Amino acid sequence: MIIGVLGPEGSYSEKAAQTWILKHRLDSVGIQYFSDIEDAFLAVVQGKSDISIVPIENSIEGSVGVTLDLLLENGVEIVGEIVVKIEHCLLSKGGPEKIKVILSHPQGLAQCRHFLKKYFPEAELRSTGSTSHAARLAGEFEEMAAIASPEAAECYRLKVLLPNIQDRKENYTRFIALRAAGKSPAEQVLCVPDGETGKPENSSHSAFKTSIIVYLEKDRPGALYEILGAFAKNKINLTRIESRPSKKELGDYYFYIDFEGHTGDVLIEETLKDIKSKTDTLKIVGSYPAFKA
Ligand SMILES: O=C(O)C(=O)C[C@]1(C(=O)O)C=C[C@@H](O)C=C1
Repeated sequence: MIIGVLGPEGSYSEKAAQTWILKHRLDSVGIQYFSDIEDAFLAVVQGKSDISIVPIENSIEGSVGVTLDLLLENGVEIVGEIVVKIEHCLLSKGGPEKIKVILSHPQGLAQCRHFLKKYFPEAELRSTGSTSHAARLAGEFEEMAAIASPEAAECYRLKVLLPNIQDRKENYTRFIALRAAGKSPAEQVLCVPDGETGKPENSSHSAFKTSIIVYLEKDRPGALYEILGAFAKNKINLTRIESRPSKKELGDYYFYIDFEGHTGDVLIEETLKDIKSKTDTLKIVGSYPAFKA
């Protein structure tokens, strides 16, 4: 089995993949690294990976827009989620006095904005494809430092000048595991929640999440309220709601909604039917076990 992630080695995406491998006790797995999130995502559509694991949201910086857009545009299914604690470090080959440029993935730079402004106001900030890409570059140039993980420091033989530099102590990124839509049920083993061997119907609602994308027919008063009302009526707990520009015109949005429960459950099916009758587009992106640490 091949798992596609954002590389190079030492990225947080790789950490998410390692967590996935451990949780599912998978063996004979190879990790394939891609240079950006889009390529890692599309690998599963193009048959270059069996599963792709990509970031979707961070507790400080919010959504990863490219992942949301690709979910809408491609035939994929979310089969799981992984939450990784993010502890950014300032890494470099030399001492702090040499630092002129600080590199990281845009998410890494954004999650450390206050730190950078306070301690390195003169440094040039440069975006890289990933935090581990930043670390690899910092290993080549003394005047460059990287914002990346302790694992990346080890990987590229860098010094940890400062640990835990993100603006909030608690910093988490949620990743999703994807496969190409319509894969065989033989692979359903990837969808069984931790510690459970039964079918989804036997599990409690909160053990599973379902992700959908909706597009409202037209902008009218109460349209979103009606969708949310369908969940409220059936006492279904929403875990996330996010809007994303439709890119058709300003002020026009897709809504990304995650809620507790699994498709196939009578109440969930009823709710989805109700929502379908009220929307122009309803895309079910997956029902999968909620992450448990
Ligand atoms: O750059 C990495 O190491 C990644 O895996 C990407 C990514 C992201 O895009 O959110 C993952 C976790 C951190 O939030 C920072 C960057």
